[in-house]
Amino acid sequence: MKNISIIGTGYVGLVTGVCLAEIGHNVTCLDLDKKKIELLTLGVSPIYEPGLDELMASNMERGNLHFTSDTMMALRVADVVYIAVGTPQQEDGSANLSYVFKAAQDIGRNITRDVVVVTKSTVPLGTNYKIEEVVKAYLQGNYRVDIVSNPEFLREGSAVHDSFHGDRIVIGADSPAAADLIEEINQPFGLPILKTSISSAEMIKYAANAFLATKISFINEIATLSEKVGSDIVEVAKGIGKDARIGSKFLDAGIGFGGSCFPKDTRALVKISEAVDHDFRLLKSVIEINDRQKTALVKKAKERFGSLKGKRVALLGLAFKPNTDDMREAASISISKRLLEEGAEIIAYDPIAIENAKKVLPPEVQFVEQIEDAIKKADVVFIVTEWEEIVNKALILSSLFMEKPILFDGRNCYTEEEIKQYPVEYIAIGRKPIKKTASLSAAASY
Ligand SMILES: NC(=O)C1=CN([C@@H]2O[C@H](COP(=O)(O)OP(=O)(O)OC[C@H]3O[C@@H](n4cnc5c(N)ncnc54)[C@H](O)[C@@H]3O)[C@@H](O)[C@H]2O)C=CC1
Ligand SMILES: O=C(O)[C@H]1O[C@H](OP(=O)(O)OP(=O)(O)OC[C@H]2O[C@@H](n3ccc(=O)[nH]c3=O)[C@H](O)[C@@H]2O)[C@H](O)[C@@H](O)[C@@H]1O
Repeated sequence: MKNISIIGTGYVGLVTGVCLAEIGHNVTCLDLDKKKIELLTLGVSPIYEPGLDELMASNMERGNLHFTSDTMMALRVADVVYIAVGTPQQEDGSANLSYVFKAAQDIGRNITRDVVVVTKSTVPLGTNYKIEEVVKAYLQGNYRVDIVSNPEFLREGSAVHDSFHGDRIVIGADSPAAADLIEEINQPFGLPILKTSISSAEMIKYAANAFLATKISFINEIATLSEKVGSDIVEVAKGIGKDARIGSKFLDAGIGFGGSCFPKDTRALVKISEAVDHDFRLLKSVIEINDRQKTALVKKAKERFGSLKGKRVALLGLAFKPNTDDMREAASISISKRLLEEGAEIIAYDPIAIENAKKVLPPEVQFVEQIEDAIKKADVVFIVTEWEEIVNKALILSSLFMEKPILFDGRNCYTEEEIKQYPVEYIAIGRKPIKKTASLSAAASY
């Protein structure tokens, strides 16, 4: 059995480590963050990811999943090392590769046998060859080093499910033996495997994220147009999605894409293009549309009220999407800043992400532990993230607790039939506003 070590135990490294252990491998997850490792050693996941805790516990108990912050310990006897460290955006939009190259140095310094280095981190074209150079430059003995680009396609919030039910596993390698080994390691997942060159694998990752981001900005542009001409984006998306060539997924109009990947990867691909003298105008527009879309709710609220000064806004859902505690590039950040600039007050609620949100939202934002408390205090309700609890409760609670219920829905959570059942003025994205006269507050009966 091969020893697998994973450098970086974040959203990708931890899920990858746990899932590789689940299919029978002996896995050591390494992270420099000692607090993270302390928690993990106690069996506590530092991230919220449905289904992860259970798999983590069972594999730790079986003895094939280990956590350490000791780089030498993790790498000394490794046969295969995955790099799953962050590649965050730099100020100019390009990917920061310092963590990746530091990991490559660590591998070179610490391995004591031949090794296959597998890059999971999303890295620009040509980076895998640079990783190979760095590992080789730091080697302490005459060991063979092979590089494999194995980009990750999991989504946060369904990462464990995606690992076992993904559409494909991409293995980019120059060495057939290294590609075969990584194929063998992944075989138990039972997913289609696509072997490619290293450059193609690197490009597949960026192209996939850029395409999905393009689909979202496209539907958001059609939503903006729909508002102007009187069509309904939910009906339009359904209608075009039925065409198998288009597909119905990633056609939900709303307040745009956030998260740790689409924003940074689209910007990085623009920079990758610039470096080879190509002006990727389509992708630049995708980014621009998305930046505008993020504050669409504030614009609509301003148009509706004239001024937002002194208005108390219940901000429902803070994470960049449901079922995650990740706040990276969440729409709630841009919306909060804009609302505060307009003189509004913010009462924020999220079922899971409040602790992370407190670290990144402006200090003026007030947080509540119950959705009821946010809506009771509000003049206006904004749905920012479509958590199940929020979708189930926002409409009914607004109608019960607010004197003049008005709900701005950034995720188009309700059908027209649902909205019509409640005396709530409803303004969403790409749809006709629905005006209602408010009934008297029935809060006591809730
Ligand atoms: N988050 C996601 O859903 C997905 C992320 N990716 C890509 O995967 C990569 C990782 O992303 P995340 O897991 O979100 O990042 P993250 O920020 O959650 O985790 C990275 C971890 O690496 C650790 N680290 C950094 N340098 C280290 C070193 N030399 N030794 C040991 N640990 C080190 C950090 O302490 C951190 O815990 C990025 O390139 C990202 O673009 C790809 C697909 C999905
Ligand atoms: O490279 C990555 O990190 C990952 O990025 C995305 O995954 P993730 O960011 O976790 O979440 P998505 O479900 O793709 O949503 C991203 C953003 O787009 C928004 N979105 C998504 C779909 C849609 O129809 N409309 C829409 O606005 C979501 O609200 C969210 O803000 C990709 O879906 C993954 O395949 C990829 O591995």
